[in-house]
Amino acid sequence: MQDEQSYLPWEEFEFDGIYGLLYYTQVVPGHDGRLVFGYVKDKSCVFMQGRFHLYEGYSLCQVTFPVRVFKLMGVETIIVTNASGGLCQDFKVGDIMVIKDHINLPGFAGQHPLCGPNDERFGIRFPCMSDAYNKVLRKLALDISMELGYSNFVREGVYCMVSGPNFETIAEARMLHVLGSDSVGMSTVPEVTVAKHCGLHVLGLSLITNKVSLDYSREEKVNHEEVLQISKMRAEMLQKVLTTFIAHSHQVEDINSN
Ligand SMILES: O=P(O)(O)O[C@@H]1C[C@H](O)[C@@H](CO)O1
Ligand SMILES: Nc1nc2[nH]cnc2c(=O)[nH]1
Repeated sequence: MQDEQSYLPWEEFEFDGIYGLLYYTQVVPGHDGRLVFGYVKDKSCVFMQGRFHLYEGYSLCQVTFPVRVFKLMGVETIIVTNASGGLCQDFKVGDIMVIKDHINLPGFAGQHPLCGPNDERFGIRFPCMSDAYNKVLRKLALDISMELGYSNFVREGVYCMVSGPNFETIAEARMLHVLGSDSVGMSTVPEVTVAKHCGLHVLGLSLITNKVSLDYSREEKVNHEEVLQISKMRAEMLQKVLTTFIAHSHQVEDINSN
């Protein structure tokens, strides 16, 4: 499909009950760089198989651009997923954390996707973020996980974004833990912030791919290969949670009873 003569950055597909079109971009290893349009059951969806990260050199305006495009396309709910390191000592590798709240650490330092002139067509200048992760959607995700028999490894917690690309020093990890972070990663918060600003409902799921060391005597060293390996291991389970969630989302009677 991508030979030089006939290069088109898209193709049609049919996979596991999902039908649609794939579009390709260049992103970090483990992120396929595909934009997929299709259906899950009878729900029309658009999927980003991969995202843009601050550490790749993209501006936060570029990182969050797809979210605003989705808003203009008529998307109402966004489900964000990521890989993160577990800071909460009760978390195990392979757990899925339903994101309850986040800490926007780059935002504290002025790296914020809403800095600059506010575009009133999307949202107000000073948006509230205390309810960024919709309570009704969080409950539905937890209920579905329980019904699927996954309750032993599905948790709720606070995700902290750092810019990356290096993983944390032990002193940094200890600081994030003391600040109330249950897990740490390098993405998601800009997209969620822009989604909340423009009135999208948000569900966030974070896969705990590694335990972050808070202890100088521990020998384990985190690396991206480990992150990819655990993501692969849990891909099927996450896919099951997500497709069941999308199929059941009509059950949400009052999404705004937040
Ligand atoms: O896009 P996410 O945050 O899921 O990608 C993961 C986390 C870091 O960006 C990177 C580190 O392994 O992969
Ligand atoms: N910053 C950060 N990002 C991650 N993504 C997956 N694991 C980690 C981690 O331990 N730290």
